Amino acid sequence: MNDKEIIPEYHEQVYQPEADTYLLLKAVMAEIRCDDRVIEIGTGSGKIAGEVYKISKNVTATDINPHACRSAAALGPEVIRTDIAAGICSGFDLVIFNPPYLPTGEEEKIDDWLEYALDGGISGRETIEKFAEALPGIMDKNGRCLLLVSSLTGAEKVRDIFSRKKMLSFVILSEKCEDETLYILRIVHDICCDHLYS
Ligand SMILES: C[S@@+](CC[C@H](N)C(=O)[O-])C[C@H]1O[C@@H](n2cnc3c(N)ncnc32)[C@H](O)[C@@H]1O
Repeated sequence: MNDKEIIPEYHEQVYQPEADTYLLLKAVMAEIRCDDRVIEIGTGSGKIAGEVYKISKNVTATDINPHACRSAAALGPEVIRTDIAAGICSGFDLVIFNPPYLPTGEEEKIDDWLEYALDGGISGRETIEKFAEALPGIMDKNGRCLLLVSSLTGAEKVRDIFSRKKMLSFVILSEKCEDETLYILRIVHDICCDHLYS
C-alpha cells in the first residue's frame, strides 16, 4: 500500500490516489511515448493526468464529477467535464481509465459525487460496458488503451466485453491488494478483425 498523498486541490468528494491509481500509473509510465496524444477518462484527483502532463503536453482528461475536474485542472492538463468522452474528437494514441468497478446494489447507493468513483452497477461492469462502446471512437487505429480492472469485477468477463467489440486485450500487470487482485489490461484494435470484416 502506498502512503496517502495529498493533492493540492483536495476535495472530500474527489477520489484520492489509492493502490489502483498507482498500479495504473506504473503501467502508463512504461507505455507512454512523448509524442502520444493522451486522454484519461475519469481523472479524479488528476494524479495520473498530472504525471502524464510532465511528459506530454498533449493530454486531455475528463470526469463527470465537477470537483474532480477542478482538482485535475490545477495540475496542468486540459480537463473537460463530460460523460466518458462525449463531445471530444477522436484519434488518441493512449487512452487511460481507472473506472468505477465495485458491484453495487440499489440499496447500497449513496447520493454523492464519490458514488461515481466506486459504483459499477450490479455487475460492477456497467461503466466499463459504456466505455467499451465509446472506445473505438476515441482511440486511434494504432492506439493503445490501459484499463484497470479488479477480480471483484471479473477480469475475464471484462476481456470478453472488449473482444465482442473486436478488440484484443492482454493482462500486463497485476497486484494483490487486500481482498482483491488488481489487473491492468492493455487493449488494442484487432486489426485482423478489421481485415475480415471490411
Ligand atoms: C476509481 S476513480 C479513479 C480516479 C483516478 N483516475 C485515479 O486513478 O485515482 C473513477 C473516476 O471516474 C469518474 N467517472 C465515473 N463515471 C464516469 C463517466 N461516466 N464519465 C467520466 N468520468 C466518470 C469518477 O467521477 C471518478 O473520478
